[in-house]
Amino acid sequence: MELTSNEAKERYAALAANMSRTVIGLDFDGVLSPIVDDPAQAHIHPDAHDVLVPLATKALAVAVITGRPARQALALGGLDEIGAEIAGEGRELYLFGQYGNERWSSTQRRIVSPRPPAGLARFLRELPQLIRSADVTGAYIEEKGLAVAVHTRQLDDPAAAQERLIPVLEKAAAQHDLSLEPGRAVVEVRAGGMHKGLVVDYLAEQLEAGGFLFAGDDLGDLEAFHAVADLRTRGLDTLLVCSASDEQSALVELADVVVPGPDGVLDLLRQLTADAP
Ligand SMILES: O=P(O)(O)OC[C@H]1O[C@H](O[C@H]2O[C@H](CO)[C@@H](O)[C@H](O)[C@H]2O)[C@H](O)[C@@H](O)[C@@H]1O
Repeated sequence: MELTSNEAKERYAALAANMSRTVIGLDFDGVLSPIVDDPAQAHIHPDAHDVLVPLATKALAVAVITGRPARQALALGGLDEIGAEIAGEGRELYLFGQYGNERWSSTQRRIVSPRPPAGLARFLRELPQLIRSADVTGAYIEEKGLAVAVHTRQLDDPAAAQERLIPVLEKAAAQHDLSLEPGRAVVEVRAGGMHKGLVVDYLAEQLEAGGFLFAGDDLGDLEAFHAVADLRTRGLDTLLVCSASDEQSALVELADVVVPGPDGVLDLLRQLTADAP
């Protein structure tokens, strides 16, 4: 683990000492689950269970905060089982799906979800034509109920395909009052108004947190990084962890700790559990 400054070392030590009042916020894809070509096969890291359960016994709460639909994150993450063990220890696992639009927790064990945004059905009808006009035929379409993600990872040149896709989808999304969420070899179209930063604020307030760690890897985690940085200015102990890849570097300069992908995230969380009183 690379602590990026002396300040980062101090932040790590303060957060570890204050773990019982700290919320651990974790992104799913690229942080708890290694990136794979097929989004339906992105299972959680095999060590995650053995790291998250002991971590949860020391932290105030653990929250998975993801762009995935909550139902899918539960299945790919085995989060129902992990949550049951955490609940058995008298602690809570939270899951926020679709960037905070869907909510689940290990004591409630029920997904609360809003209706899909009004323009999504019309957007979906136009999507095949939009894909042709962006010249990304063969892109994988992931329908998410509240949103749709168009993946370019399976194409010959994913980055170039994504570049062609963004302006086309952005224009159409705006016509249907929808927002664009670009990510690693993916462009997502969803309702605006909700993001991971609002989830961070919600958890910090509801749980009266004294500390907040957030680990992310992609553009959809930026708002959470900014929200945690804001909590720092309000006196909370914080640690920002970037799960590094050669696909996205936007979080690196904001992070206190840069780790090599999900293996590195789990090593850090293991260390933090050991260092906490
Ligand atoms: O907020 P996250 O947990 O990071 O979810 C963001 C999106 O992740 C998924 O796509 C990413 O992971 C796939 C599987 O490894 C990979 O094939 C793809 O290229 C990545 O962008 C997911 O499919 C999306 O629905 C999520 O919104």
